[in-house]
Amino acid sequence: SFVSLRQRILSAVQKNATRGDPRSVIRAIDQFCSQKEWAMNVGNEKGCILDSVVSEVNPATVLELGTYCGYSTVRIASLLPPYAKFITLEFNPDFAAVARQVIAWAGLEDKVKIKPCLVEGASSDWIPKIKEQFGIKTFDLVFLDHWKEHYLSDTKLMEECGLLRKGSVLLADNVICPGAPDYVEYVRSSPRYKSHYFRSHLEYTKAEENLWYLGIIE
Ligand SMILES: O=c1[nH]cnc2c(O)cc(-c3ccc(F)cc3)cc12
Ligand SMILES: [Mg+2]
Repeated sequence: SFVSLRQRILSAVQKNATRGDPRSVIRAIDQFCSQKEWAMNVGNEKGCILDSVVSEVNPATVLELGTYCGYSTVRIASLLPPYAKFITLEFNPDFAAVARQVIAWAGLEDKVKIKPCLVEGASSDWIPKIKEQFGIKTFDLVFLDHWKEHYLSDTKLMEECGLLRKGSVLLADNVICPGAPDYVEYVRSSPRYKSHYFRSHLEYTKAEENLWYLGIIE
């Protein structure tokens, strides 16, 4: 029967990565996606930028919007201190099911709270509930990697829900490809944010891409 791409990614992890070794999980996915089939993981080039931002912020609370197969979830979780709270939201139940297994293979499942959002507009359902459901006041770091159409509305929603504070850092993937021009326009023109971008490439390709870094200053 048909085996989906996400299942082939999971099989590549189970075949080539060592249980309990997050770096080997990352390497297995990157090898599969650069040698066999492209997939929308953040990839190693942008992943190194993500790692440097996570290490610099050293966050106690992290929100990831868009889990997909758990590649960036594993990258981020493996750099967090044990007391950190890390929530990753995934709209698609099939992606969430694979991500759980990838995260479990990496041996991180005790650190990462996956909350699959099973309904359309799911992040907008979950963001208002995060404070009460997870006992989180504000996020030190948010990684936006779900759907470009929701970057701006979800950022505004996080502001309205008081989930962001002075010093919170937002890092957004794909502001060029596929592109989130309304989001870039909003954050560039807002006095609330200090923003800059890291030049990079679309995962596993030579196409131009940026990671957009936002520091909240007021
Ligand atoms: O939809 C996406 N969500 C999160 N990340 C993405 C990502 O890194 C890349 C792409 C993408 C880029 C080019 C293309 F031809 C087709 C899909 C989509 C997403
Ligand atoms: Mg992406």
